[in-house]
Amino acid sequence: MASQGAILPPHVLIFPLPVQGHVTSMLKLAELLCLSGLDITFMVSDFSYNRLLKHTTVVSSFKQYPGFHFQSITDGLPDDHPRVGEQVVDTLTSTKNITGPLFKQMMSEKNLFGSGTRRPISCIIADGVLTFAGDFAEEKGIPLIYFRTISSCSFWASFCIPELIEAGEIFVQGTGMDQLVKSIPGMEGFLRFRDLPSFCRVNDLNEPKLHMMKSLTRQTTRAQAAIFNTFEDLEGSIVSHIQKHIPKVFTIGPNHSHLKSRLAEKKVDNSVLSGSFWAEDRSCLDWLNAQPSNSVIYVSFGSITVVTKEQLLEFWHGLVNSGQRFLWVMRPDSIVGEDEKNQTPIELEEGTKARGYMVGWAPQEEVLNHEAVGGFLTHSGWNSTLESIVVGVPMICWPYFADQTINSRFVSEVWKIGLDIKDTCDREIIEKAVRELMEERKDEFLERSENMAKLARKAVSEGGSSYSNLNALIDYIKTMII
Ligand SMILES: O=c1ccn([C@@H]2O[C@H](COP(=O)(O)OP(=O)(O)O[C@H]3O[C@H](CO)[C@@H](O)[C@H](O)[C@H]3O)[C@@H](O)[C@H]2O)c(=O)[nH]1
Repeated sequence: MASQGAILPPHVLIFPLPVQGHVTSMLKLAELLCLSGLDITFMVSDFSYNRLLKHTTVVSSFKQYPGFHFQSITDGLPDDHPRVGEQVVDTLTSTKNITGPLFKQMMSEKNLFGSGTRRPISCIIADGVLTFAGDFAEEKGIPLIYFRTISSCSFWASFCIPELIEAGEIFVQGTGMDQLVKSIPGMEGFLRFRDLPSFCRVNDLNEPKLHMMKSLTRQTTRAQAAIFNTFEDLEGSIVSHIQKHIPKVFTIGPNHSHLKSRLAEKKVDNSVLSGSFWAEDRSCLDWLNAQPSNSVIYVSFGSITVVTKEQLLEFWHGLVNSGQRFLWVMRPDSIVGEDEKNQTPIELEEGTKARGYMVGWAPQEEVLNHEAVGGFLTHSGWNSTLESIVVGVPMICWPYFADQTINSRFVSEVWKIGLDIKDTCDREIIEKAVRELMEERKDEFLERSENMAKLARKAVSEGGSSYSNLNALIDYIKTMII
């Protein structure tokens, strides 16, 4: 074992929160590390694993990496739990209360997953919201790196919650929405209370969600390092504030684009490997093939957002009335509330037949990369935002919750690559925004988005900031084995 130990690579345990947006980006991280020859155990919930098995080739495709292993564990929720909307927060609680103790037991039974051909775990890269993984790493003396799946701007704003409270800048009961926030260094002058991560919207300052967010964010400092799925030219100035509290920060993103670039460098097939929990309907690519360049607005609200029937109709009217072509992802579980069994208004059916296409789940990266797509109506989830940035597609942001409310402000006010229509859901506003993005200010938005896309691609190419930071991260992980 001692002589094997000298030649065996480091063994990294990667543990995402078991929801789509977290599993997606941490799978890309896992593949990036595998490409560099590290051994990986990817801890995934039974629920996620079964969805990946059913709807993707990820599980079989990862067999190309002999050092990669999936290990599944319960997320503590019954199979029929919806895991969408506000109820997704149950995943946080159940992983802490049920998965955490089981994980600890599993690790000791399996002797920290070492074997004759694999080292015991030399480092844990855990999702930053999994506090129990941090407790475990500390207890066993295993180096810990936290991976944050959200933007740095969102992380930094949440990190500053104590300062916001101290400065009286967390307004309660729906007041102060348009007050400018002054106590987040680097965000003075453009960030309103309305734009803070949605957990800051509370009825009183003792509300648990505010304090949960504060401690989840602050606990990142206990790790030896943190990884962010972002890049220097996008969020470098914000990251420099974070580095005052977490000295070792590796910005290696956009992960999905970085992976494509590294695979191409190794002359390996770099077509997109889906990590979706739903079956992709690829027929939308045929539909897109028949549409003119930059003419389609793609509409998708990610894996968690839910809308009421009323909101759905506002979007639908807005899109149809805009006269633009649209491709709309409507997840089967995304509509909530009473179904009044109303017939869909005839004008919507006709408008959709003429200019629209709907699917239950799309191959999003490929869709955004399609030349027919000229805009993205998004909920501003961080993966969707990065996927849009990399291919230079301007956005209309309709944030639903969490980090999305600040991401959308950065899209519109800082990077100026889209419009933010948060806290509204009105057909006229939607129609106006679609026309503005797709017609009236189209060239201006496309130009700025293309410039940002170039910077993103540069970051993940040889010599770019994320490229160099990933190399540094791998060297750092290698120092963790004795
Ligand atoms: O039809 C679809 C719709 C989505 N996606 C993919 O699903 C992922 C969705 O991720 P994201 O845009 O980040 O949204 P959520 O699923 O809502 O992600 C959760 O996790 C993110 C990362 O922490 C947070 O930024 C979000 O607020 C949180 O809701 C992306 O990779 C999309 O490409 C598809 O492949 N097909």
